[in-house]
Amino acid sequence: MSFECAISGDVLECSSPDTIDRITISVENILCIFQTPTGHDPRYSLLFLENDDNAPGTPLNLKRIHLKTVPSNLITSHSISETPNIYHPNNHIKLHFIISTASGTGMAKPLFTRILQPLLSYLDIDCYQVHETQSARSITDLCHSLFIPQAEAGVQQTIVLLSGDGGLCDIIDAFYNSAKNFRAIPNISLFPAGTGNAMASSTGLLTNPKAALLALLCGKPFPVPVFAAMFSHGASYVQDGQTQSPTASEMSCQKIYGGVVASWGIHAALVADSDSIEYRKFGSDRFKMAANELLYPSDGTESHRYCGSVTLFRRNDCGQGNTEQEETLDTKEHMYVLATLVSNLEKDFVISPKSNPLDGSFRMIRFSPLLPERAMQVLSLAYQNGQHIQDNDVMYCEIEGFRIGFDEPEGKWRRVCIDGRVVMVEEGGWMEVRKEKRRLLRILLPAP
Ligand SMILES: Nc1ncnc2c1ncn2[C@@H]1O[C@H](COP(=O)(O)OP(=O)(O)OP(=O)(O)O)[C@@H](O)[C@H]1O
Repeated sequence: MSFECAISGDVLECSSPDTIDRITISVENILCIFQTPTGHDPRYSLLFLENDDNAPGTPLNLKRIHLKTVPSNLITSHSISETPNIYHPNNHIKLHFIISTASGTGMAKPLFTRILQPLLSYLDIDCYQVHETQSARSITDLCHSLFIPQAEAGVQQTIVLLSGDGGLCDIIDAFYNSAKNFRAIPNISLFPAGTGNAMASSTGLLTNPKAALLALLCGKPFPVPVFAAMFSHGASYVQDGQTQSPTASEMSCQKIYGGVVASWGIHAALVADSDSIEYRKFGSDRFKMAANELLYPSDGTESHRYCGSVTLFRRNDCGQGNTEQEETLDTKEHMYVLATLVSNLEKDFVISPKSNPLDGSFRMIRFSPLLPERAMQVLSLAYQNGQHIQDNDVMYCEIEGFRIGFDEPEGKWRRVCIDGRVVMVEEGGWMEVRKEKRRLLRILLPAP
């Protein structure tokens, strides 16, 4: 069935001359319009997002209607003639979808079935592969078995990633640790489905429900800046509160790559504790509970003072070329030590307001031990457009990297967080984090 339509205010009213059917679509929910091949009747297909009234809180559905005519201003603002990231007539693109089944909100699968699968069918695209994660190794294994060999062979890939930051960082870590030469750099199209979604929040992919779709359809690829975290020989991954020996390959490199955050202190402890088996059983309350225990320990002691030596690597601004200076902080006690490549750790938590999307700047946010109420006050300012950086107790500066020498007898205070992964450094050990020069992956962002 095809419709006639007209814009009335901010809605598109569609009616069919043959039936009594009427459809009203909010203009902001219109994804795109494309012309059906000449000679076909109707002439246009319009794709739009629609709420499922029977399932509130679930992702929107992507729908299509056929139109005989479309107002010219709507054609100008919403028409799409080609989809270079999905299909290109002269260049074979391998299209992959990764569904991270364990991602925070559990929305990765519904996002695929309600939005992406219909999109592929409306665009008549049937040449793609879908990969559903089965374990924490799934994305890494896929990189080694498929994406990395194809990038080496020069095959252009679009990897549509339905996950949080963890899935993206699995890809970053696998590519940068592989030490291979890539003839084609993959484009990643991120559909945020995680808990924090720092990368998506920081790059505008969460500004509206269409942003990720527009990035996939007609967005431009931008290189993803990355950092490398290196550890002393005894460092090991921590999972579910237990220290687990890294696999042989992980042990040999002692290096993790990330694209979002490297932290020590209360941020790392919160990430680690809230992910433990003990806290996971409390569902979404687990973050609040873990934070409470860290700030107001139930044994009545003070919140922990993290001891160690922090050295910052900073670019020399005195015009002497590319030199670097080292600055070891006088204070050996810390509460919050966090370096990031992004502006937001969550949609409204603006940890580094001076960071622009994918600009490659690396910034440190740090404060010394504060009373719990005061620490909460400082961190809550981050929810007010990042005003914490004005606070006199907060150090905020651009860095090239940093090094921590841990001076903590108890292991749990030597845990660090690299993009959500938790690593425990051995007693007397160290971590050094530096910006990485190589750019091996690109992310698709919608045109401004
Ligand atoms: N079926 C699974 N079993 C175990 N781990 C999984 C599974 N699927 C995905 N993972 C892993 O879980 C980690 C986190 O996933 P993801 O990034 O999608 O969500 P998240 O952690 O909630 O998001 P965010 O980092 O934005 O808070 C990833 O490293 C991913 O590899």
